[in-house]
Amino acid sequence: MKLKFTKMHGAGNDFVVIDAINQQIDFTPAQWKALADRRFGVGADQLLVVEKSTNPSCDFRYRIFNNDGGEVEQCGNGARAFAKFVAEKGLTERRSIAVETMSGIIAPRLEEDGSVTVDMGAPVFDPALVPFDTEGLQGQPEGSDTLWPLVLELAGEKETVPVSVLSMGNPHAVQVVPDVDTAPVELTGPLIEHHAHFPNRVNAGFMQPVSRNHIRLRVFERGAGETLACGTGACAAVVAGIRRGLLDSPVRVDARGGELSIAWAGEGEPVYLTGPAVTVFEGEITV
Ligand SMILES: N[C@@H](CCC[C@H](N)C(=O)O)C(=O)O
Repeated sequence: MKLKFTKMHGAGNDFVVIDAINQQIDFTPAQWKALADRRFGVGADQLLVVEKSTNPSCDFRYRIFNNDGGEVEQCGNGARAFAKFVAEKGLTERRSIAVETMSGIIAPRLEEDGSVTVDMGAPVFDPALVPFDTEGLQGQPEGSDTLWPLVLELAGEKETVPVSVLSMGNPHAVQVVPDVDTAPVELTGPLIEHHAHFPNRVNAGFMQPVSRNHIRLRVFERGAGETLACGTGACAAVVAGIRRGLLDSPVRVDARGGELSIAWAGEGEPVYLTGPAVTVFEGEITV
């Protein structure tokens, strides 16, 4: 079949976006992976699928596949691309929409300046819901956050990394580093992603606080490797930083591919993610 798609990005986190309202899509994980392949396919960090929602309070259903072919619960930069896509394709005339995801309803809004703000919902800290298995781990309090000691095995040596663990609909483990440029993201990112305490794997964030309203961030994403930006990773890092007493909302997040802005009023409140969403090209591929 011939598949119509749109290539988009949000701060360099790139997507293949597919209208599954006007096209019949029923792909296997291997087909998703092939489409996301940067040499043999279109290439993307994630594939985003636009569907009709059966929930009467939602405008659309949003499905997300990592470039390893696995379906996941949430994608923040993708949510901005999703909102721009449905507007540009004329699938809605609303500037604010409600979108059903695997992990609840999110609410993107198109801003006058072309950026998109997404109400990503409230962060979740209960380890069982992340999910994060705390058995055998002694958490240490810092501010209102709990830092968990993750033991990593590096060339036979054990290193303990204190991480904040939370869910933004998807799982995140965030650590503070002195300098993101020299942080061992490629080396320890995969070890954290596959750490035995995370039964569904995890996204690994490396945050460098610059001031109380500004961080630099790199994220080794579950199922995609390091990306140029991660929206839920930015939300998770800022929430962790506020709970640790290091940051105050709003926070500017410098990712390698661009700038995001995160606002969070505290416990039980939604996290707001603002940033760019860019259409790169339209295409058609035989799958
Ligand atoms: N790039 C995304 C996150 C995509 C999903 C993530 N890799 C996971 O497996 O949870 C974002 O912008 O949030």
